[in-house]
Amino acid sequence: MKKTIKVVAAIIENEHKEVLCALRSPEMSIANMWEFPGGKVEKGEELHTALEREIKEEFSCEISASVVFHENIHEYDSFIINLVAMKAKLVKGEPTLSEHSKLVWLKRENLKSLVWAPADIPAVEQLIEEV
Ligand SMILES: Nc1nc2c([nH]c(=O)n2[C@H]2C[C@H](O)[C@@H](COP(=O)(O)OP(=O)(O)OP(=O)(O)O)O2)c(=O)[nH]1
Repeated sequence: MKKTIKVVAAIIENEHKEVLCALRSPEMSIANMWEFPGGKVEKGEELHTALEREIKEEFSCEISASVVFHENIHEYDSFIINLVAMKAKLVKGEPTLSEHSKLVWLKRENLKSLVWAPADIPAVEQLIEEV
């Protein structure tokens, strides 16, 4: 039976109404695809705590997570992901690359120009439709 993992991802918008997108590196799982920064939720961990922790670990900045924006269950070949996308605000520092290949801030209307991790596509579509 496939394992289900719970992943929380941040939709961080800047003052120009651009959203932060991260490119997974060739060494990572779901390689060379774009995602919202985040990571796996640990057992018993609150969603916002997990998200703030992951962003600090991977991008060396501090965010404050707010509401759940979208939740999706997607089946990959080797696992099932329960992806929870939350709105978040940058509160300290600037996102810095470590494991990922690239970071870009994009206007919503340009989000579709990236090759997204398949689990993220419904959240991307909802974000584009959001007024
Ligand atoms: N952080 C994040 N992960 C996502 C998104 N969409 C998506 O399919 N994923 C997948 C990629 C990874 O397999 C998993 C997140 O785990 P992780 O960020 O801790 O990644 P990881 O490379 O450390 O995981 P692993 O290869 O060690 O298993 O969820 C997303 O928008 N954000």
